[in-house]
Parts: sequence; C-alpha cells; structure tokens
Amino acid sequence: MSAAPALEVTGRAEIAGRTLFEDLSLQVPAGRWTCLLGPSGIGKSTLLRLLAGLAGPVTFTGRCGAADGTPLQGRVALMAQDDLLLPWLDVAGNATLGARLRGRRADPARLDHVLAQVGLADLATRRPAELSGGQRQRAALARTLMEDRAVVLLDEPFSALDARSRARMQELTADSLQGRTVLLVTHDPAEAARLGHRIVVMTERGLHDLAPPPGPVPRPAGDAATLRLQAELLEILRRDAPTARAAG
Ligand SMILES: Nc1ncnc2c1ncn2[C@@H]1O[C@H](COP(=O)(O)OP(=O)(O)OP(=O)(O)O)[C@@H](O)[C@H]1O
Repeated sequence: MSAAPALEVTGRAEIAGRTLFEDLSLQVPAGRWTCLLGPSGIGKSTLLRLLAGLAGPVTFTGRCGAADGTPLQGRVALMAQDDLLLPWLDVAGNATLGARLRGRRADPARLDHVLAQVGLADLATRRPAELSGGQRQRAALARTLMEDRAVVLLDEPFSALDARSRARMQELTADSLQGRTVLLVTHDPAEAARLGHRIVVMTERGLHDLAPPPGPVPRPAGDAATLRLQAELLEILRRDAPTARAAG
C-alpha cells in the first residue's frame, strides 16, 4: 500500500443546474478517520464520488483530490451506498472483482481471512440474491477491504447491519484500515462519535467541525465523552441549520 495522503475538496458543485455547494472547504487528514454527517440530499455521496473520480452529472469547479498533488487514481477504494454486487458472481467472486478487473489473481489466503473477518466464510459461494441485506453489505465491505488502498471512502457502510454486527464491523474496519485515510459518510451520530478522529457535519450553510472525544478509535460506545458527543451531534442534526464555519 502506498503512503496515505491527506485529501482536500475546495470549490463549488452544481448538479442538473442547481448549486449543490458553494465555497466548500474540506480537509481530510492523512491516515485518520474523518466522519461526515448531514441531512439527506446535502451532497455527502457526491463528495465521495468526486474524490473517487466518478463525477457523473456533477459539474465541479475547484480542487478535489490528494493534498500531495498526486492523482488519487489507483490509491482509492469507494464503498458506495448501493452495494453494486454483480448478481452473477458469488461472494468470493465479488470480493475479488477488483483484482480480476486488473488482470490479477487475488491472494486466496487473504480472501479467506477477509471473508472470515466479515463473517461470510460459510457463504463464499452464495450469489447476492441468496443473501440478506446485511450479508450483502458485508460482502461489499469484503470487496473494499480486499482492495487494500491507502484512501478508503465509505458511504454508510454499516447501515443495513443489526446492532451486534454493526459494532463488530466498525471494530474490524477500524482495525483493518489503521493508517489509511478514511472518509466515512454516516447518518449515525453514535458511529461518528466512536470512529471519527475528525467529525464534520455538512449543512446548507457549510461545514461544522466538532472536536472528537479523546482516545483511540474505535471508542467504547458507552464512554461518557463519546455519549456526550453523540448527543451533541444529534442535536446539531435535528436543528435545521447549525452555525456554519468552514472545517479546515
Ligand atoms: N444523477 C442525478 N441527477 C440529478 N440530481 C442528482 C443526481 N444524483 C444526485 N442528485 C441530487 O444531488 C443532491 C445530492 O445527492 P447526494 O446523494 O450527494 O446526497 P447525500 O447527502 O449523500 O444524501 P443521502 O444522505 O440521502 O445519501 C440531491 O439533492 C440529489 O437529489
């Protein structure tokens, strides 16, 4: 894996003739977890797609990419909100798709390890249609972990999981992605408070930066400072428009 770079997105974006954000300035520190929250439709997934080089219908003006100026291509993995599993491939085939698309053979020992980590070792030969929503999401997570990239963009990666699996997958992912630059989009204040070295709320008025609780991630869910931040985040998200200031 190459060294994990810091990321930056500075500029404005428009989609279908509508301004999505203006004068946005987001810095994502190198080798850390940044959690991004905000109301539905504000542009969080769009930011991830821009960083992944998938602009789609978005017109973006500004700087978007690694702060070291080197293209992110080949250094970034995106786990999209939609699991994007190929229906004709089984779990193992989907998890190793990236390697095969690059004309390589995935390391079978690593595949076994990752599938065991996400709890899908016994379901490796199942097709997506034979999986539950949570199992599909874990298959998509396995594919992302198999990519072994320095920059990992996660769009609500644990949203379909039951509480127990969610806690386990948060811990596994935090452990597996140590030292990488991770940008995690989530609607869950508890998740952000557990996992974020940096926590940013995106609103119509801009970015709102919150000080993370002390301690290494993943923080214990019942930790007093983590619970306090969770409550603060919930309050901010319930308010329509928190005081905005550029996160930088
Ligand atoms: N292909 C498209 N054409 C037109 N508008 C789009 C398209 N894709 C997304 N949008 C609009 O862009 C805006 C931002 O979408 P985006 O998916 O980035 O929001 P989000 O903050 O990630 O929302 P959520 O939390 O619901 O996933 C939304 O208003 C959405 O309707």
